[in-house]
Amino acid sequence: MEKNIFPEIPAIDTKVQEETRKHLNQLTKPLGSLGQLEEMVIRLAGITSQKIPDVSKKAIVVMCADHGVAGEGVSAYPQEVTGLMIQNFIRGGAAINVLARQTAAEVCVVDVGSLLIDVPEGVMNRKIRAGTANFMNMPAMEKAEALKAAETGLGVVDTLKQEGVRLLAVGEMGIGNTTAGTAIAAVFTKMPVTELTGRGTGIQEESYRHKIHVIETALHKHQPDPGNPLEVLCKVGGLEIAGMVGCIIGAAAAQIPVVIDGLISTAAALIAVKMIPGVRSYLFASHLSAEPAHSILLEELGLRPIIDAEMRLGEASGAALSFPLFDAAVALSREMATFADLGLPGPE
Ligand SMILES: O=C(O)c1ccc[n+]([C@@H]2O[C@H](COP(=O)([O-])O)[C@@H](O)[C@H]2O)c1
Ligand SMILES: Cc1cc2nc[nH]c2cc1C
Repeated sequence: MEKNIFPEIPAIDTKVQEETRKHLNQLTKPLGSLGQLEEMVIRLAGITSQKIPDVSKKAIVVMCADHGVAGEGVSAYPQEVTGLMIQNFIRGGAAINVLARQTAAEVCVVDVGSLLIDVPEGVMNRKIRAGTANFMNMPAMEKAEALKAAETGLGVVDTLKQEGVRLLAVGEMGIGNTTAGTAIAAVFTKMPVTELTGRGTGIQEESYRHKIHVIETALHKHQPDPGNPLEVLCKVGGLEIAGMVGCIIGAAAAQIPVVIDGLISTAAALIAVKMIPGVRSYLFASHLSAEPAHSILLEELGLRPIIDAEMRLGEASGAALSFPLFDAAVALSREMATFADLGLPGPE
């Protein structure tokens, strides 16, 4: 019997959630007029058990790994870019660094499986293996490797929790990983691969057709069982996807709201929810990626993205971009006057 590495997920605090809903209805605005911002605060209150949720300290985890399937020519960029971007994250020159600085969030770069030999200082070097196997030919990784990557994610979140982090963005870097993310989407949605596959970093027609062929071949060969999310992760996933599964479950267990990003982090979120359904209540969808499978996965999770800016970068960039909206939603709840303050009766 395999040991269960995953923690229990606490239930959402519906009592505090109700108090927050009542409070929002007393504020000087027409009922429900702050739209999704109200829903955000109510959900945050339920997650944190705080009527005015504290999401002031924020962190962004960027899980990094390489993919054997990149050898099939399914990306517009060479595999070395994963390592080069890891170095860029540490130097502070990537998009995620800029967005993190805008919102004073810490960026936590974790290497769970890149091909990089000299992992720079500042990266959490948790390399499990140097890239996955090419899943067109064989399963991407062993069960023990996927579990180790997930355990790494749990550990990272544990450290962030000790630091007082109250809001977590989960993202990734890994050349070839839209092929993995799309394959995962195909397993769980049972939709045709042709309808789910996008152009990732920007591939041309020939590579695009080959990408579809690669995914179809892998699914035919490995027959991943959608009832067994760990098996799906091992057969067509990736080490950074497994790492994100651990982060997401770890954050939910610690009552930390988790903001997911594009296609790949959403595929990780779906695996986490398939493993432990209670995780779903802790998730926020930040943005809608241009990848076609993304909206389908979000629908599968019952999540509505906050931003639609046609982004397709990854790195948790969409999640970081949504952080100021979380601050705004909480500030409105905390600082707005009530009808009583104006000497007027409230609506309830
Ligand atoms: O987040 C997304 O939806 C997304 C869409 C397209 C590309 N990406 C990023 O680009 C890389 C994967 O693209 P590809 O074409 O190599 O499969 C990987 O590093 C991702 O972070 C990310
Ligand atoms: C340059 C570059 C940066 C990225 N960031 C996330 N995925 C990426 C893919 C490429 C190619």
